[in-house]
Amino acid sequence: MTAIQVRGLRKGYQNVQAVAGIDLDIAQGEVFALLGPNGAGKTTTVEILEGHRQRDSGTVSVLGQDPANAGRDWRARLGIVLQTATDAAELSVLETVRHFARYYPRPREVDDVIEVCGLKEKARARVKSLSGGQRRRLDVALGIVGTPELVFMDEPTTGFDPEARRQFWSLIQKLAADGTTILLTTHYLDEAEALADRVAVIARGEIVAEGPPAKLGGRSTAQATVRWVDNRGEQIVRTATPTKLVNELSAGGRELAGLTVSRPTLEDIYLDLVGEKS
Ligand SMILES: Nc1ncnc2c1ncn2[C@@H]1O[C@H](COP(=O)(O)OP(=O)(O)OP(=O)(O)O)[C@@H](O)[C@H]1O
Repeated sequence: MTAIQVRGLRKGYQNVQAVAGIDLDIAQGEVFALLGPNGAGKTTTVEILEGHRQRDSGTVSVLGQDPANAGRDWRARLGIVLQTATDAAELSVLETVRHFARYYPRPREVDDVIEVCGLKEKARARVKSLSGGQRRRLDVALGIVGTPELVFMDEPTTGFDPEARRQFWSLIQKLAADGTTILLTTHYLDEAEALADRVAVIARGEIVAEGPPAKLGGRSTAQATVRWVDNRGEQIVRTATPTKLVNELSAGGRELAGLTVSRPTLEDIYLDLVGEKS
């Protein structure tokens, strides 16, 4: 089943066409990442899907309804992790999560949410005493406490230390394994690669490429780069048949100094795609 379907979505501000005709199909249970440079139109797109922003034109269906006029029941099926951190408050982490849980008809167990978001040690701490990364974890906790079918996350791991990011990734993987659909925006390509079933790259309000991270922009069929060092210096050859080349070079069991075989990384492909458009 389709969780999100978008056709011809457009949204302009005074003098910017922020979203310039986007189509998207995201299946139920899929983890989908929107990538793109600052100002590409990711947040605008996500906010329209959340029902927080009006579109100029196009059709949008999110969990079977148009966000522009969907009601409270629909909203209770969504989880939203906003880009801005939760307001500093006098309440403790536990009280805050408990408070938000009351808004939902089917909340998760509050202690479980706190634990899975890595906030157990901080459960009784005041929100205003948390570090930036811990505040972000609280945002994530509030986004999932309602047992959402679909979670929107705008740059969820900005400000996380490397260990917290890994913990967050395993949280997303758990949610996805339970069938939750996740749409996230991120500037971390390793995050997209680790988490997303599919990614879309947005530049200047348009999708310039879409697909599984391993295949994006012809990545899986791109030529490999073989590098080694011989008495003439560093050698670099691009080839579709790297195994054959390495076999020939190492004929007779000759050891090749500095040998590497590489294919374009997601970052290489991304920079190519985004560079073309900017
Ligand atoms: N409320 C607004 N009023 C006017 N222009 C806006 C508004 N919100 C966004 N824009 C403009 O629309 C364009 C797209 O912005 P958007 O926030 O959707 O980008 P983004 O891809 O989420 O960027 P980032 O990675 O920096 O979060 C930008 O040029 C931005 O300046």
